[in-house]
Amino acid sequence: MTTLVKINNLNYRKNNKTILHDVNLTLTTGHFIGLAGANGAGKTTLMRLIAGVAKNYQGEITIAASSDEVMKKAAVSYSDELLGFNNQTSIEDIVYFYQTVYPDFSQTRYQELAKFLKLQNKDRLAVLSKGTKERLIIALTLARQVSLYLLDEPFSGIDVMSRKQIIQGMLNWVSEKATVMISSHHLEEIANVLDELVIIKGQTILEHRSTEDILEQEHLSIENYFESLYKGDEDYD
Ligand SMILES: Nc1ncnc2c1ncn2[C@@H]1O[C@H](COP(=O)(O)OP(=O)(O)OP(=O)(O)O)[C@@H](O)[C@H]1O
Repeated sequence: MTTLVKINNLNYRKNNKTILHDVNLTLTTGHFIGLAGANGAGKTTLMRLIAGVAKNYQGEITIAASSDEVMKKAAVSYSDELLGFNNQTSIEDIVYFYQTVYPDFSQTRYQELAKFLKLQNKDRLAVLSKGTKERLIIALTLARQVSLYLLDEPFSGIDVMSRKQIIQGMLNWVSEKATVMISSHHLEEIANVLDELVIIKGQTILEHRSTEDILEQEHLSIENYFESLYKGDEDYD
């Protein structure tokens, strides 16, 4: 196991508000990691910071021992919301853009993913349902060949049956050496593929633990363990 992400004493403020405080986290290669927390806990912010999209933080974030922003972007594939594209842009145009911008984008892997996720090349963003747009984002994110994949709430609009298939499929699509971090409000659905769980609460990392350890030591499902840590909190329903 090699260290892939190292975060030391990270503090992040936005508009005079502390979003993340004194975050320390080490992630190693070859793991599936769940990122959990209540609404507004800071999951998206943490992913944006690791991906190099959010800037102006205090502390240190290194990916594969590098803190260089260009190197970080080359090592991390982050599920982008596709906000920069006009509604009339077709899927094939977006794929072409990804191919041009990311030298690690695999056209072969994208075609496999697109087939599995039932994406139609000619469809324009305007006609895509929420679930189909999420499928496209998953395909684009996983078609890159990188060390770290960050998937932020990738399945919220996808029906339960398809979610299960996609979650299992992910194990085949990414290299064994890569690490995948997924944030989700449906922990029970991803629990069986997770090696580790990271929980954000109180603007920092409350827990970072292996799922095996949770199951053996706590005798609780991953979902119930997460809920037990938030029990009694007004900010979690
Ligand atoms: N531009 C901003 N200015 C000020 N506060 C912000 C800004 N963007 C996000 N926040 C705040 O940062 C906190 C963390 O937000 P973030 O989106 O990272 O949470 P999250 O855990 O991903 O939430 P959710 O589960 O609802 O997606 C929230 O309290 C949010 O209101």
